[in-house]
Amino acid sequence: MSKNNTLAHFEPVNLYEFEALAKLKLPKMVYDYYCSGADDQYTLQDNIEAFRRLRLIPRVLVDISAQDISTTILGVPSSFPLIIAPTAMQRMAHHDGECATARAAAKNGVIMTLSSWSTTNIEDVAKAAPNAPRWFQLYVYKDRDVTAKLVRRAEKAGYLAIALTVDTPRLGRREADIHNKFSLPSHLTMANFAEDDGREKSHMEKSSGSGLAAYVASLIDRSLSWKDIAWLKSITRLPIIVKGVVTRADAEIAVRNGVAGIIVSNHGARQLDTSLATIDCLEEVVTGAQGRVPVFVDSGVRRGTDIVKSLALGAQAVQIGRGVLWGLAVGGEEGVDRVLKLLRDEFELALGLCGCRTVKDIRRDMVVRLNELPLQKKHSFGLAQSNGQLHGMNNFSNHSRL
Ligand SMILES: Cc1cc2nc3c(=O)[nH]c(=O)nc-3n(C[C@H](O)[C@H](O)[C@H](O)COP(=O)(O)O)c2cc1C
Ligand SMILES: CC(C)CC(=O)C(=O)O
Repeated sequence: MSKNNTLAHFEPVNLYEFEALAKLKLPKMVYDYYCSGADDQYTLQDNIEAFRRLRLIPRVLVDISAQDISTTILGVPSSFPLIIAPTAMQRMAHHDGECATARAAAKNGVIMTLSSWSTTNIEDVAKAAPNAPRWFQLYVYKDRDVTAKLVRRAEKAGYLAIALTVDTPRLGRREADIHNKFSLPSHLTMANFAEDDGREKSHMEKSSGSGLAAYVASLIDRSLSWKDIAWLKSITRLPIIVKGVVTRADAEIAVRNGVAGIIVSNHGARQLDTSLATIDCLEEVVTGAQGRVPVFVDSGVRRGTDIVKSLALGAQAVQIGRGVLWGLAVGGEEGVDRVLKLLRDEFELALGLCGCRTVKDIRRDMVVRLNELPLQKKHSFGLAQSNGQLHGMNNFSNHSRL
């Protein structure tokens, strides 16, 4: 670690400590924007608590002397099952912003998703880590020419997939941003729109509340619907992954429309407050996807154990949003690198302690929801005592001796 950054003085050992350090470093308006959820932030809290309600059930005496935690995501090797989620305006966290994230992702062998609303443009991020796998997150503008141009640029710069965000036809109400009258600091721009940035930033600056809400309202196409997947497919050869699906019904429609993947996401609880935690929606979406496309999950992933749980419930990989921002704020590229290594080490440890050598060894019956424990809900689970042992009718039954 270099001497002149925060990491030299205090070594955070988990993502919560990274957040605490980031809070000390960042201007209040920026920290508030990054950490906030919508409205009363019930879902923000539940995204974390839902992971805690899930408990792991380890098997023992499995030889884990040679663990392999790597995986493949849409044909691309990944050092472990994690993808960096798109988060807007990363240069507010650190002057190297998206380039630092891209370099750390490349170093750690994981895919980075670049936000449409990055503060470094598509091409410069590609140049920062030229051979690394990257996805591009797309917001669809009312002006479809602007949208098509973005997609073409991503394709040309070597991005491997388009993550189409489908949960943001309007921006959720983040109350801290309203109080703070959030707007992008004047030395930064929405870098992908350099030529008309003056016009676009003015939407933020004129606002009396959250500049971002005004920005989204003025530019983003609220009429976006399933038929536009066909339009998007007509303008790009890149695979399209829908980000923000939380129901089985929508997963089925997504598959029928020929998407290449589905991200179960509630946008880090920043859109619809009181919606379900994503880890509680995951299995439904996996059912809807019918094994025809990979399913990913984000919102609330903070620990290696959360990754194990997500895979046990059918995800192929998780995405993380805020964790990367905290790393970036604390130590730029080095901070993101540290966050990724932390999560990788936690994941490897949790996997091994569950008795799994590889990600393929993860099974559904390794997780149970606390409220589904047979000992707590004896009667509703049809449990019977037999030969001194409990026999349940759900997945927990294999572990009745616990
Ligand atoms: C500060 C911030 C900015 C975000 N910007 C975008 C964005 O530009 N596009 C998008 O699709 N999602 C965006 N998201 C949502 C993330 O991609 C992701 O779904 C979410 O952060 C996952 O939850 P987590 O932060 O609990 O890991 C943003 C999230 C945060 C916290
Ligand atoms: C520019 C914003 C709309 C980016 C975003 O998705 C978010 O803040 O959650």
